[in-house]
Amino acid sequence: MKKLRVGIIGAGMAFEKLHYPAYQELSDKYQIAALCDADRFKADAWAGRLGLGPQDVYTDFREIARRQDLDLFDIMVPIEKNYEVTDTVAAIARKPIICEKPLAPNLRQARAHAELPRKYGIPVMIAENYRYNEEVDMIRDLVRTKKVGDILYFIQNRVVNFPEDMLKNKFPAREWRQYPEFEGGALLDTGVHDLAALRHIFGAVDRIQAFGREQSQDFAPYSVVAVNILFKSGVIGTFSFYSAGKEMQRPLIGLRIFGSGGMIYLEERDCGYINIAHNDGKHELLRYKPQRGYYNELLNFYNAAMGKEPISVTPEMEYGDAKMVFDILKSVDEEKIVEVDRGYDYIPVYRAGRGTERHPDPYLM
Ligand SMILES: NC(=O)C1=CN([C@@H]2O[C@H](COP(=O)(O)OP(=O)(O)OC[C@H]3O[C@@H](n4cnc5c(N)ncnc54)[C@H](OP(=O)(O)O)[C@@H]3O)[C@@H](O)[C@H]2O)C=CC1
Ligand SMILES: O=C1CO[C@H](CO)[C@@H](O)[C@@H]1O
Repeated sequence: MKKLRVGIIGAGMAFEKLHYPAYQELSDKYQIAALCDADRFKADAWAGRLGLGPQDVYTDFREIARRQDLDLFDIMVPIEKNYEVTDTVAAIARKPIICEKPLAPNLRQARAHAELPRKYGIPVMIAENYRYNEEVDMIRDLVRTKKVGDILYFIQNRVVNFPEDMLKNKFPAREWRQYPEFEGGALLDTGVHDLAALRHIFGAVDRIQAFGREQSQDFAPYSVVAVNILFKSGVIGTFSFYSAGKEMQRPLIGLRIFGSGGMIYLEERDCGYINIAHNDGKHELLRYKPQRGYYNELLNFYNAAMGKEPISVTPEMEYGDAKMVFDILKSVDEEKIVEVDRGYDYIPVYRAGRGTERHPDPYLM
């Protein structure tokens, strides 16, 4: 089996905890052949662990991008650099790229990122793992097959204790998250996952209206936002994102979807089962393996490189997820209802022009 030679750019927490274990699981398909991190000490430590020689270790991402013998690059840098680094690597290397979510720190760069596959003629995948997680796909199928009848509305509540997690060996410990140079802080960093999942399940969004509670801490402009959402399908729902505290009550509110024939309930991402409660009193439990997104996304990328399937999550698609975050901020700020997506269906560049689309770039408003 052909192994793809990967160049890693940014070897921090996301690489260590998420991508590296997935690469290990897919070691028959990928070989990490070179690595770059701005921190020389970190880069050298990884080189030792991966068995790379000094010639394969970089601190300047432009240099690793010049390597002719790499098949693709995996970019995991702080959010404020996601677009700029991806654009520069694409311009130099003209090779396929995986870039972590969210694709950019603001709307202008998100729009530019969505143009990169066309600009450079290369495949780009945004590693939005929630769109690759088993439970999200399963709920999407339950909704599509009308397992609980016609869907009327949902409630999604997400609580993250950023101030407490900041003091642990967790993602909020990173200073760039505590003093974000990207719009929305924790809402863009973490909330974007939930919005991506909701959009994966229910499709394009027509309009939103949001309120926020301002806070003085830097990691997010609002301690909580409460958002009313109208999907193009007619489904309505509420999404609340509280990044500065705790939800002590069990079971958690989680994601509760109400249909004409019953309910679908996911308590939290990692709980391992989806509850289906039918109106006639029957109950089903569907098991899933939590956190398979990282494995599934790398597998999708490999299969795409082998010409077996398309990339599922491209920047054009992820643009819609990030735009929704910026729309929420706009709605809070301007006290307005904000339109989100232009079209119904997401159509990636590789399918544009085949004649089936209602609009070639529905998310590019
Ligand atoms: N999908 C998911 O579940 C997750 C996704 N992420 C995403 O992954 C990305 C990285 O997050 P995370 O790993 O937690 O952050 P970290 O700060 O732990 O890691 C980022 C690394 O990139 C390095 N870096 C910064 N600038 C450059 C550059 N120009 N060239 C090369 N290396 C550079 C940093 O070095 P230095 O420290 O010296 O600046 C650091 O080692 C973010 O975009 C984030 O949104 C993160 C966690 C989970
Ligand atoms: O999933 C995630 C967990 O939270 C982190 C922030 O604290 C995010 O960066 C990340 O994408």
